[in-house]
Amino acid sequence: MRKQTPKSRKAKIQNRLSEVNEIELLEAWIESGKPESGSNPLSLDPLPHKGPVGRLTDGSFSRYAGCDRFSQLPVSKKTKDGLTQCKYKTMTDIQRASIPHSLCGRDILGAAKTGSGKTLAFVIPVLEKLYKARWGPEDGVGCIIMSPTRELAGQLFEVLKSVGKHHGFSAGLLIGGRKDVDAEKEHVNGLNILVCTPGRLLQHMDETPNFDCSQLQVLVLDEADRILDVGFKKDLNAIISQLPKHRQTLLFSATQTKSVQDLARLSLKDPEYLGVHEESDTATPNRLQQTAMLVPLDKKLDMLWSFIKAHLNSRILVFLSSCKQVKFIFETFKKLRPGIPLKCLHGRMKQDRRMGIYSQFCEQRSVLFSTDVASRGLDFNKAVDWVVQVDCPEDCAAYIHRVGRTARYLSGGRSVLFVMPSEMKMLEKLEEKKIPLRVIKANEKKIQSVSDLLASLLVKYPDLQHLAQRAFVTYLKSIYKQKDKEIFDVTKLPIDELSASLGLPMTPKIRFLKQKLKGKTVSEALSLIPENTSNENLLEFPVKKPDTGKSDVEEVEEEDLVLAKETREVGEKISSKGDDMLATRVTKKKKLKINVHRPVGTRVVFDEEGNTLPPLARLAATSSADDSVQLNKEKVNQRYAELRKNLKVADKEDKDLDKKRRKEKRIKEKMKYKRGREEEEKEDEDVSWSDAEIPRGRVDKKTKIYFDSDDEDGKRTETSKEGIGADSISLAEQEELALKLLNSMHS
Ligand SMILES: Nc1ncnc2c1ncn2[C@@H]1O[C@H](COP(=O)(O)OP(=O)(O)OP(=O)(O)O)[C@@H](O)[C@H]1O
Repeated sequence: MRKQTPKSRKAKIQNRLSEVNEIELLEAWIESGKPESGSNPLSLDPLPHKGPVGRLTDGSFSRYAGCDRFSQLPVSKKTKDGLTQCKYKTMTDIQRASIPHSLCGRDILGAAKTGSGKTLAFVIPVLEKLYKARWGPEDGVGCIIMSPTRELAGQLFEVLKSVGKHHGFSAGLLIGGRKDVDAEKEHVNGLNILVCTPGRLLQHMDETPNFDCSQLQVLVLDEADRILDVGFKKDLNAIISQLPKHRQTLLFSATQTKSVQDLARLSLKDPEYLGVHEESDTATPNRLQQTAMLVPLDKKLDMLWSFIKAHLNSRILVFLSSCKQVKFIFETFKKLRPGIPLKCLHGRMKQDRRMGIYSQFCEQRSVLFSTDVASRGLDFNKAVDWVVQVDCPEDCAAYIHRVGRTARYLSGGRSVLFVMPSEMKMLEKLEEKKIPLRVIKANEKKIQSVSDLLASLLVKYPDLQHLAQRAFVTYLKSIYKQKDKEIFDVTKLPIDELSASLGLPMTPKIRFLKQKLKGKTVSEALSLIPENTSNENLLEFPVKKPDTGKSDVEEVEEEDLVLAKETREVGEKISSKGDDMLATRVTKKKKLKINVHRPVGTRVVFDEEGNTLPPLARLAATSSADDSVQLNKEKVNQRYAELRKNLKVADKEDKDLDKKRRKEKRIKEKMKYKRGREEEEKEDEDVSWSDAEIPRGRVDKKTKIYFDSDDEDGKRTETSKEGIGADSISLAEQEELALKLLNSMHS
């Protein structure tokens, strides 16, 4: 928001009524037409668009409750100018319903579908409240707008800046992950409006000298149910305890809380509950086409890959349940070059990068792999074509917010949810919440398999193998941590198949469980995890994780340490129970019994208990104790044999294709030569036998699957060279890999 000098032209033009006069008029107008408490202005007819507005000739005022134009509202000229410049004319339902009440100073609990304009429903009353109070720089913090995530706070700040650009208030964005906290501390006391995440606000409350919110006029919680959730409970309680009780409070969300406890925490006074879409047949936007597809766990990546290949001209938002999965899928798919730019977003990224990714995704067609950090509130320029939920959301509210990233305001959108057989209950729950889902079955024949390519990548890039293992573990952890046990049952998951689908040669040991995840033992093992063991990867929200200033790699390493520590603790707990399903390596300190009288030069071998053993006895002991190692070796051999077989088949296919291509090229060149230059050019335009297209033909055939692809939309134009599935692993590289594998087996 910019400050105006008294001499500015705009100030002169608008100054027919002085500010004081305008405020008096607005107050009288608002008072004269106050909607009944408990009424919904939406039930009133809109006013005629060309009728008189404001004070009428007889001294009365025009009606504003029920009107559907911003111009008909009793709001300041500065706000109206801001709205007009942003091209906002007609109000959405939630704006029509709530703004008349909030202008009267009432507390609001607003609920409306995603993308229905809730932001303006609180930005306008905030500006008006401070304007009418003639708030100035010396008055300090007059309004706090809180958001659960940094990106959303950034977006709200932009809306506030653009609609409030003619007002003279100072506003600041206070979010975690920004290094300039000291500079922020110097200025924060001079700000009138704070747009913030709870963690950063609390940090200022704790650390900034003289930070004062005692004059606060309005408190807004966007995504209120999320901020009132347990994750933010402590922070929010601490914040509320420092705010004056006498204030206006506005709560908005697509999935609003009605919990009396929550409302009591915020000391709301006779709030107006405005749930504008409660009578609607659906809880999601009408222009959103939603499908659910039954996908077994081990087929999820194949399905995702096939989906992306079939929608190369779309903007696709993909939700996964942990940062590690996001990283793994992003890194591997990037190497496989699907033919569309890929991006990733998660809570462990540096803030600048997060903001950069967010803006880039708004600008160009691409696939964004994300955790739930992007699930709420973000508008992405209203241009997301598809929301793909690869991992099931934790509940119906999470589902509603995720799919709500598409089909915003008047635009359409599509979404697909991958449901595993063990998660079928989710579909019933979604139906109960009035979410219209068309369940379709995947045509397995048409799915392009990606797990073998992943396996090859993992051999080529050992770092990816580590990432795959981490993705595997954090996925299982995320399922275990879910509250709804009717839907999420880690014991029902095909663990070995999951591991293979990530390209891992063998199922990793779940170290934090200290047990192989099989059958019932999983839940037994899980029940031994201390209750307060936090799931690092599920805590996506920035306020919980102050920026460490370290690189992602460093953070991965740190996490490993945490995991190792957890492992040790759990291991100790299990071993203290004497459970026979004990995991492998619980390190015990052994006392070595040393024979100081032994002849010099003889090798001494100790058994498990520290007793000395003759050399041959050692051999006997290892061979019997190493059965499990043997088993694992067999598994590895089996897996590698499979890989070799697949590589051979792919190799043969590539050779045949290459042969065919060369032959065709030779023929074509001959013909070109004969026809002369002109015809040759023409022919080039018609049939381009570029290197890029030959494998594409092969891949494209496979990509035409059951989805409504971009082809059907008539949008897709061409497939770039990047669009070749296995391009990044060339024939020579595959041969080299096969050799490497064979060598490593024999060594
Ligand atoms: N009155 C209006 N006229 C035109 N466009 C509007 C209007 N109100 C809001 N919009 C646009 O609609 C889109 C969605 O608005 P907004 O982000 O406020 O939705 P929301 O209800 O807060 O969604 P979510 O529940 O996902 O947070 C934005 O692009 C916004 O600019």
